[in-house]
Amino acid sequence: MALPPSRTRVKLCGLTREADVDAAVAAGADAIGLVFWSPSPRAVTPAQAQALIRGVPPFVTTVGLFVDETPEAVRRVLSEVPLDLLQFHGHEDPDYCRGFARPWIKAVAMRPGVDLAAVATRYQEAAGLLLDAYDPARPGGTGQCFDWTRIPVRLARRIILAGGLTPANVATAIRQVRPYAVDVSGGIEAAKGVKDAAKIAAFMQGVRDGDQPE
Ligand SMILES: O=C(O)c1ccccc1N[C@@H]1O[C@H](COP(=O)(O)O)[C@@H](O)[C@H]1O
Repeated sequence: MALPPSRTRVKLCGLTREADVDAAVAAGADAIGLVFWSPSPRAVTPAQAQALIRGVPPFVTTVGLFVDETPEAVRRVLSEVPLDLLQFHGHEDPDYCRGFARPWIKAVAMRPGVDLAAVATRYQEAAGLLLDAYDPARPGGTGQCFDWTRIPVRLARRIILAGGLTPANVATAIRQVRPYAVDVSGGIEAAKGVKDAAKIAAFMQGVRDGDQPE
């Protein structure tokens, strides 16, 4: 008997307020992301992250996002914040990524000519590859989409689709790409770092719509 298709997982990223964590959990998010990259308007300190994570129930994954941090800085955060999964959003190599005894995902900027098959081979220990728009000025969180037709139909790693997703486009994105998960930050915000509960709920509805047979 054929198994039913599994639903698309959802990570909501860049949460900075307890009310936003509550809204994310209530809406059914599978994962919440905390940004430990200080230039981001969504950055949190380890103390803030600790407080935010306190409100997260079992079976919702807590993800820490880092950009080209020193290993010592990542370890310092991990010593204070019980993160389930690490998201590396810079130029981290596989040796670096495996150095924290935690599952990890690797962000891939969809720069012109990127060879995703080669990236999937290089990062074969990654729990997934997060595909994000390429912007030479910023490592991520740009609110920009990339051309989803550039994603190969088959890739040796789970795909987490990111970059400019919104309540309005996420269903189309899921139907077109069939990713393992989607990840959103700007598309569910009222202002940078401030999530909007209605947009979160609309995004989750968009994901459910995308998962329905057409
Ligand atoms: O959110 C940030 O500020 C950020 C900073 C540096 C690297 C990544 C960042 N966010 C991640 O970017 C993608 C796409 O975000 P958006 O939906 O286009 O706003 C997402 O994975 C965030 O986790």
